[in-house]
Amino acid sequence: MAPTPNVKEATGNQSSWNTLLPDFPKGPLSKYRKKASFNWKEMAVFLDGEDIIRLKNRIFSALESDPFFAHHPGEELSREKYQELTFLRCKRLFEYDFLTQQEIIENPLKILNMVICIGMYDWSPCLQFFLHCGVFGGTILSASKRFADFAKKIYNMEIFGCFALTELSHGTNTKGIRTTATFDHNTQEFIINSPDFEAAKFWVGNMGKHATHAVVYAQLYTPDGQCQGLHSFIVQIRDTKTLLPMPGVMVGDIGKKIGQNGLDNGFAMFHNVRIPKESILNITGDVSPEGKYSSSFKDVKERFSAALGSLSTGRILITAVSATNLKLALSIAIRFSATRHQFGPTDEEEIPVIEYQTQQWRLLPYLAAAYALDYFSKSLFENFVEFYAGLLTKQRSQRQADLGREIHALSAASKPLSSWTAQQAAQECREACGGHGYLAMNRLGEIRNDNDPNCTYEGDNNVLLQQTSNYLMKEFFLSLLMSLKNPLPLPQYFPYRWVLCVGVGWRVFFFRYIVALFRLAISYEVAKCVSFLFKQLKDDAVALVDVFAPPDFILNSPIGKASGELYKNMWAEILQGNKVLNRPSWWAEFCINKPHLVHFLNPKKLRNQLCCSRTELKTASPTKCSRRKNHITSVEIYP
Ligand SMILES: CCCCCCCCCCCCC/C=C/C(=O)SCCNC(=O)CCNC(=O)[C@H](O)C(C)(C)COP(=O)(O)OP(=O)(O)OC[C@H]1O[C@@H](n2cnc3c(N)ncnc32)[C@H](O)[C@@H]1OP(=O)(O)O
Ligand SMILES: Cc1cc2nc3c(=O)[nH]c(=O)nc-3n(C[C@H](O)[C@H](O)[C@H](O)COP(=O)(O)OP(=O)(O)OC[C@H]3O[C@@H](n4cnc5c(N)ncnc54)[C@H](O)[C@@H]3O)c2cc1C
Repeated sequence: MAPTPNVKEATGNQSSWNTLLPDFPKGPLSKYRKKASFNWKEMAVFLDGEDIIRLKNRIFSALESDPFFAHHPGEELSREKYQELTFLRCKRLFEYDFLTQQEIIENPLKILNMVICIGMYDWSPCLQFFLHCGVFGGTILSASKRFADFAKKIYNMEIFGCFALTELSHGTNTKGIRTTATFDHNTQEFIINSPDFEAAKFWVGNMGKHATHAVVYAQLYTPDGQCQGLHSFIVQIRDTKTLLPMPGVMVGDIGKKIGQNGLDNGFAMFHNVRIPKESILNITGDVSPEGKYSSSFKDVKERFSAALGSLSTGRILITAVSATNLKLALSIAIRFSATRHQFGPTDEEEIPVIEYQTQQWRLLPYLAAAYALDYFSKSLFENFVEFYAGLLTKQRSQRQADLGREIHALSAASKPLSSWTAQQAAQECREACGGHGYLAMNRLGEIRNDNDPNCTYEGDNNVLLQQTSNYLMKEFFLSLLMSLKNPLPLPQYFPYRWVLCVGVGWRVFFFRYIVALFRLAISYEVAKCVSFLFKQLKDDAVALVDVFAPPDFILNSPIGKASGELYKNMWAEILQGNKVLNRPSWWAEFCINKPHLVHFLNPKKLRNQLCCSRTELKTASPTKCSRRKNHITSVEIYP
């Protein structure tokens, strides 16, 4: 866990805060900012530190002053145009070079904050950039020194990469992956082949239009016909000079998604594509020139585990990515709730909807979750950095192995928790903003749709949780075995486990009955306390959001702007809309070319028909009645 910094040391002084974090404009939110029980700037500096805040400011101001990142209010970009713009923005991120290797080594949290800042603007260019540099590049460069010369090509965009594990017919079940890599010792090559279209690589980010190379997962076959299991290979899929497919490769775009449509997710099929022997990412094993397989992992399960180890990176980052979406949605909904007045003690005096208990119950638990998940995701990332350093230095200690298993178990739980919380919160925030929450310009729909796949990619949440429970059950029985070896009075150490061990049946039922009553009593008391707590917290809510809300340009939501001028901000954006006051271009279809009604709908006649039919219906037999009823709707109305 990250050490808790000393507040005074960590936060400097008032003047440094003001330089780093300018005041917000005066307006309807000032009332709540004055009520806050703390200084939001001090909290921001305490949580992030001045260095990270400077990096955030640098990234935010670079994007805001760059025409490539300008927003196009009221404009509907085609998917093709959005993909092009996303790629141009991704290219700009290379040119900005926001972080040096040295800065990342000194403070790895900077790379996480860079993902967060760019993602707050738009996940499509963020994921495109980091899928290439982080997932594709990270997988290759952590494999072995053999690929050191790839680093330059990756970071100067000479090549552009993607990570191709999933196939059309297999995603979660990686053992079911059917792409093959057969070693040909006569030519010292691997032959990559998709047995049929169901084994096409699918969903692969960057593959749809841009990737020239892919990390391809395939079942490795040695010349003796033995399958050595899942291994990864670097395969060139497009010509770096023309972006045309390489021979034997069929590659394309899978089409429009629910969100993240700036990102080109693609598919690829390989028809006996030959790659040099050195293209295997020999993380878990390798093949000799004679075709003999060797691996430093004796146990097949351990080898499989190591082959999938890189997935934990994405899961840990998605924990932070989802927490970021949670913060974005809350920034909009809390600021809206503090400025939207509906009803009040008198007709003249309406109050902000954040004053209502229901609005507090709907939003404040997620505000607490945002802080908890933000802190947790950063400390888990720091644990991961320690593990990754061990990977890079080829650590083979038991501690490294245990850390890897624990990182896998933790990330297999943290990704579901964070992504599901953010998904539920995005919907709650959308509803908490009423109709205005459903207006696309206020961005809650985009946040919800772009967060959605965090529940699926890098491993389906439901299945990943089984990984965590497997780990916990193993640990539990291991510790139980330990405790049974030295017979301690179990209840002293494992009260709950003691109940499980001494008997099922009536004891467990009785235990549950007592617990249920106890829980009811507690829940009633807790509910009273929570309501009281929320009554305090609501006055801090705006300041708590000010701590993590990005600048208005990045948040890009009129109802979430820092000024709190809810209606002015919305109205200004609405009037910027394209042709917003124009009559429809098809106006003549309304004014001149009227529909040629064959029958005239006579309201009086309709009423009589319906009334009389209703009387008949009461007396008619069911079959006649339904036929009669259908008959009426089709013929009687248009005589
Ligand atoms: C600075 C970097 C910046 C990066 C920025 C990134 C931005 C955020 C990322 C956004 C990504 C978007 C793009 C999306 C990409 C993808 O989706 S890539 C494809 C992802 N696919 C998956 O995740 C597949 C999911 N399935 C699995 O992982 C496995 O099949 C499984 C379900 C976990 C395994 O199931 P099963 O076949 O039943 O095997 P088991 O018997 O359970 O496991 C065997 C042992 O292996 C251990 N293990 C499994 N996975 C891992 C792992 N990842 N790490 C370590 N260990 C693992 C497992 O615990 C078992 O071990 P034992 O219990 O000890 O036997
Ligand atoms: C936006 C997006 C981007 C992606 N990018 C990439 C990428 O770059 N590279 C890549 O390789 N992949 C990528 N993927 C694919 C992603 O990794 C898979 O979609 C994910 O691993 C889930 O697998 P699946 O889609 O086959 O779902 P399935 O495994 O088919 O799951 C379908 C349903 O079955 C359930 N299920 C499956 N197995 C079990 C079980 N054993 N027990 C209980 N329930 C089960 C699941 O919970 C789920 O409800 C991406 C996906 C998306 C949506």
